Amino acid sequence: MDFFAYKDDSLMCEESDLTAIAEAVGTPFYCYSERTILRHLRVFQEAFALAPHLICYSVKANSNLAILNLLRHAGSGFDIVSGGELERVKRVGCDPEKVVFSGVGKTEAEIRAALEFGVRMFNVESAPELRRINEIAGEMGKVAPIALRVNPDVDAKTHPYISTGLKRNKFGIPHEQALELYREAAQMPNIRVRGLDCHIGSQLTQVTPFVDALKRVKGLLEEIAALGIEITDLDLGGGLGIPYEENDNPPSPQELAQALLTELGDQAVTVLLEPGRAIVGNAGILVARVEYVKETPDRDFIITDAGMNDLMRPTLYKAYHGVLPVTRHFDRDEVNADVVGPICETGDYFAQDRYVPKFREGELLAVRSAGAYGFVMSGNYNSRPKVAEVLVRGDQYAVARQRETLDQLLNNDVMDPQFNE
Ligand SMILES: Cc1ncc(COP(=O)(O)O)c(C=O)c1O
Ligand SMILES: N[C@@H](CCCC[NH3+])C(=O)O
Repeated sequence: MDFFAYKDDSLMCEESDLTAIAEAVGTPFYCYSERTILRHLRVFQEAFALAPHLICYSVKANSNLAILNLLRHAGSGFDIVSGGELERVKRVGCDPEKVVFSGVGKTEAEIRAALEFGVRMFNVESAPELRRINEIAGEMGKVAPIALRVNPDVDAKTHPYISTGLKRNKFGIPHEQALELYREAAQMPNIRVRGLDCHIGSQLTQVTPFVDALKRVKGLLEEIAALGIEITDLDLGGGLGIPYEENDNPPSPQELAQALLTELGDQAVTVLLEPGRAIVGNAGILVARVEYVKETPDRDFIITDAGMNDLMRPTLYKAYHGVLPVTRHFDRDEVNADVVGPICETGDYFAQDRYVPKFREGELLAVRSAGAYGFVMSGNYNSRPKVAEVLVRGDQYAVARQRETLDQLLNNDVMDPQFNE
């Protein structure tokens, strides 16, 4: 089984396989292709092979342990943003030297846990965070390796909710304050300056904003060097977009690497990248069953057993996801329809006012490009248990996460016995 080659519209895995998986694990479920994930990682590794580099897969995109384990064995490092993600990379036995810790709100407990583990570096997002890390490292008798995440004030030209590199965004240290903070960091007893970091947003569909950001931080690298501070790691973040629609044509990792390495010239640094979506986005689908087809004078409603709680990207960002029947009949008519879920919200949809193949009740439907920011952003709204995740390898598959049971869903609620009369 293989599906969703990069920029390739070849259909997903064999229909009979998906049907068998649906019978075994129930619908809805997420289904990921091991081969596609590994191919995407390899494309990045090869694209940056001309320079010393480390690809640190961004765990937030899809944090399933089976996927992290796969990537770890293929040489990937990881970009984490919480104590929970730290625990995940520990569970798959990742080398601490391959882990970078980002995020604007690191708690004291998270900093301690990361120092204990020995992460490669903290990507520090504010002056108070830097001071907190210095203090905690001192208490623990450790020296914390850090990079400052610099906000270069560059427009990533993406959805405003996932743009991070403008000065009005909460992320990173303003470019004009960075040099002063490097000076301060270099004098802190429990801090070792190791890198410079920058990440301007997600689902970027052009190379130019990446290059513009690099130009901004390159100037800074020279100023930092002039202070006698040595930067050995340059973390350029993640953000490379993927094709969601037929005609989307984002740059490839090779195009990105070529542009960045050319701009970087002969700087003697290790380049770190934090791709998430580009590795897993088009390696996964959400499989649902069509419960009802409701025909109205205005349009058809294809009502599935998956909802916005399982995949919230369409309603949150008005994001486009392809919708296909798992069983292919080339003579199907197309109808104008909304593909919706069972949840009591008008925003509960996967496709709106779109021409889609005519679906039949009871059949399986696949929502495409759902491998990144799909399951990880799912929730329990309407008391719906979280769905299963399945990883396919060749013609085999493994359940990578069991469907949540109703007991698991309800068990953390506590009723006050006083009101149990
Ligand atoms: C700091 C950081 N690194 C990496 C990523 C991964 O982004 P993407 O999945 O778009 O590659 C993100 C998300 O935008 C991020 O905030
Ligand atoms: N959740 C976003 C991406 C966020 C990137 C994280 N910094 C999406 O689904 O597109």
